[in-house]
Amino acid sequence: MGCVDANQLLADYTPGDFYFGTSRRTILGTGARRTFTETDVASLSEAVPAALAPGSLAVGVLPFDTAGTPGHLVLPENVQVAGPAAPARHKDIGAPVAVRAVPEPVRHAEAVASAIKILKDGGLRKVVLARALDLDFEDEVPVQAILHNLAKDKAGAYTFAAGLPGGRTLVGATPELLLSRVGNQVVSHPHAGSAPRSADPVTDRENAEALASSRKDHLEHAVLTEAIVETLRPFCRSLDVPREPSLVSTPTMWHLGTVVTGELADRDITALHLAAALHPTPAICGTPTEAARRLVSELEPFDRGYYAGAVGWMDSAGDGEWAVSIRCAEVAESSLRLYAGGGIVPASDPKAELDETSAKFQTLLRAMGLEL
Ligand SMILES: C=C(O[C@H]1C=CC=C(C(=O)O)[C@@H]1O)C(=O)O
Repeated sequence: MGCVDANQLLADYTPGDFYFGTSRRTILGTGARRTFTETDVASLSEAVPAALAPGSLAVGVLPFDTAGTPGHLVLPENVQVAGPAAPARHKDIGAPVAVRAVPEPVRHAEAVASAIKILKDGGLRKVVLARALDLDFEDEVPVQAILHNLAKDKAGAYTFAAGLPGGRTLVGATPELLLSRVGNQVVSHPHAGSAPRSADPVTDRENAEALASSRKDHLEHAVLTEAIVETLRPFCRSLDVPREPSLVSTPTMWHLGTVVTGELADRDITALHLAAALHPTPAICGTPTEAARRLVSELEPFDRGYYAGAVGWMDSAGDGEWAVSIRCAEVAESSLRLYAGGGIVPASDPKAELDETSAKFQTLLRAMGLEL
């Protein structure tokens, strides 16, 4: 591992590499000495730590559907780590030649309405439904420029680009920390409950205040925090969970977030083990997990792939950072699929949920300089 200039690491990134940037550090992993495709907690916990030489890192992504889609965790040939990147200028990205919503917006609203009916009939407390936007470009999608602009915008706390099977790339900037571990200290920062930012400061403040006092959003959030705490509790000697969520923001969204911190009882439990145990949380799937997962596959007309999975790294000591892979797009040559979802509870409204996904698309659309 060498220490270099973070902006240089961002400039050096090419598709296929692994890039992970936060307000504290920038990681660039290139090449692959070995790739892990298993996703179950038991295999990951055995295979990955055993393969990590002292001082080395494993990086990559876990899919949403860990039973149906392979993981893509890599031991890079070369890893460089630097401080935070702060690129100066926006890079230009050409306009797409075609844009398709998957499903059509009206169909997404109908799926949300069906979900609300099922939730009201009982059995499920929450489900997260997503939709996609497919963009075709004349030439290869400039992943480097999108990544650069996400980092420039500070579009999310975790800016990432990760190589996927088949030469594809997942690129995005998520606000949400699934799990970090440093020594015996663990942190999770679940996000649920959303409102759009506004360029008008008065409207922006009103949106934030409405979110802070929304019973529906607090319920959506409570279901998530409860699940995180329930999963982490058996691993932790102590857990600190604020009684109320806080308002957190990105340049495009307001959210409710809760910083959960804990002290691990057993230092052998790695960051990857904990991330895999937490996934899929009710921020991206629902509660109860299995029923929500089934409803997602019934109501969404696509495979989520690596959207709503996890992206991050772990070192040979078991420390690491895993973010929830939202506010992202999957790139394949000259096409790109952008994803956005939202948590549905009985009090949700289909039109508001549709608007929420449109607002969430803005993270990537802004980075591409597109107004859709
Ligand atoms: C599932 C997404 O967002 C999650 C994270 C924050 C707020 C959310 C919400 O309010 O629904 C979602 O749980 C997404 O951006 O695709």
